[in-house]
Amino acid sequence: MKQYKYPNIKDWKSLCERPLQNQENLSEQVKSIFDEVKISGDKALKLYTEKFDGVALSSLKVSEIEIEEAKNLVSDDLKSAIKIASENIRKFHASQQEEKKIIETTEGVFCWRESRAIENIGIYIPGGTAPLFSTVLMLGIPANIAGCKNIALCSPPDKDGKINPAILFTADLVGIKNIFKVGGSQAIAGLTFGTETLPKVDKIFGPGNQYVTFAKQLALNYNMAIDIPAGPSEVLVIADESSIPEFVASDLLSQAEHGTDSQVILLSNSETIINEINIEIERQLKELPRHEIAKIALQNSKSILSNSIDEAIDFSNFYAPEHLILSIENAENFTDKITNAGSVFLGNYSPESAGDYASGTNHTLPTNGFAKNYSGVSLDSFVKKITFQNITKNGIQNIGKNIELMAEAEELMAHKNAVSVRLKYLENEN
Ligand SMILES: NC(=O)c1ccc[n+]([C@@H]2O[C@H](COP(=O)([O-])OP(=O)(O)OC[C@H]3O[C@@H](n4cnc5c(N)ncnc54)[C@H](O)[C@@H]3O)[C@@H](O)[C@H]2O)c1
Ligand SMILES: N[C@H](CO)Cc1c[nH]c[nH+]1
Ligand SMILES: [Zn+2]
Repeated sequence: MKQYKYPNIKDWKSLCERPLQNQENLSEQVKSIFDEVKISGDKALKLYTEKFDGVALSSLKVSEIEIEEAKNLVSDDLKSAIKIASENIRKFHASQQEEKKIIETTEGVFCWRESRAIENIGIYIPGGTAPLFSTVLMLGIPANIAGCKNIALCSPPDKDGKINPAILFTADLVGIKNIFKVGGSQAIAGLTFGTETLPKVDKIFGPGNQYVTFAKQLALNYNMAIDIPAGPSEVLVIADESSIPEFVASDLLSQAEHGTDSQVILLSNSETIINEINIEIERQLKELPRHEIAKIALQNSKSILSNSIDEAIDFSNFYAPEHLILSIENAENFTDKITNAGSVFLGNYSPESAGDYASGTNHTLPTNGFAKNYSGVSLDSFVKKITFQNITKNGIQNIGKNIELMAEAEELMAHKNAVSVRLKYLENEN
């Protein structure tokens, strides 16, 4: 990690840049994948799967036999861990259901909102560098609670043309039957346009690498809705003298191991702690199977010495990290100061990987500074909220005059008239 003294505000923007690939190449490539998939459907999906995933597929859809076989390949211990995590995720997301609240804004004027599930959704499960079956829980469970009817799951196949068994087991656990062996931006294009095999959906969910994330943003141009830009993982840790270097180093490495384009940031008001954490990183790195990936991610990463914890929080709010860990004394006292972050972990015993798997919160979170204007995935992401109003005779008499005045001021006389005819009718009735 490169080391910095607390920067002058004019340097914050450049310090907060994420390790993006050449945006021009990326966008050109993804756009041409979209064009091809739009024209050639399955044929293009198969060609890109051969090119990027190294496997020629005869069928894109996972068969029922494959799902049954996969269930036997997952150990009982892992099955039970997935089930325990799924209960916590279910509890937390079920608590996000809203009661219908009817508000009488003026006497006789009743307004409320009701949620309706988005019927046809596509969920993307990353599988390029690691088979993220935990993401199936993070998207499948809230989709179930919301009542989404048709769920299509896409994930890249391995070199043998198979989807990881744990992904198939977890999909089966949450009731997802339509599973397709297609990844990357071609999967997003397939769900956007629909092909002979893939359904066209109303909204696409799920994290992914830069290709997937750019593709989701491109899909917006084709009347598609997306959850959030949830790209390469990142974590920012704020540490003080009370933090345990071994713990902090493990948290930083947990996100660095996701991909070479991940980024981790450490801020501390103690130079001693920064040095100790760096020593720990070097020690733990050697023991990681994915050390080559993490090592490259660490080259994109920074440690910053601040003068105070408040200063560190100011910088973090500007950076808007996907994950923020407050590894500081009395971390709960600082939560009000956090204005931009996807998900926050407090104290020494809240590792980020708890949120990745099992605490209950969603791990599909905004990256690349999007925590400034997006929330992570939640139950709300899977529903539309429809507003209702029921206005009584008394109600229209109470607000009618105001509406007439406002409509007239906007020179929209038909609007005014829609109220006037009713007020006149009621006058005659009395
Ligand atoms: N923000 C979040 O909520 C969140 C959650 C989980 C994971 N993630 C991130 O998701 C990402 C998963 O990435 P991944 O790569 O492991 O899996 P992935 O499934 O997102 O991407 C793999 C696919 O990328 C495509 N691809 C690879 N190289 C390409 C190229 N040169 N040109 C065009 N397409 C190409 C291929 O089609 C391949 O199937 C990681 O960066 C991880 O940090 C983010
Ligand atoms: N940390 C990732 C989100 O950035 C989610 C994840 C899934 N599995 C492990 N980690
Ligand atoms: Zn993770």
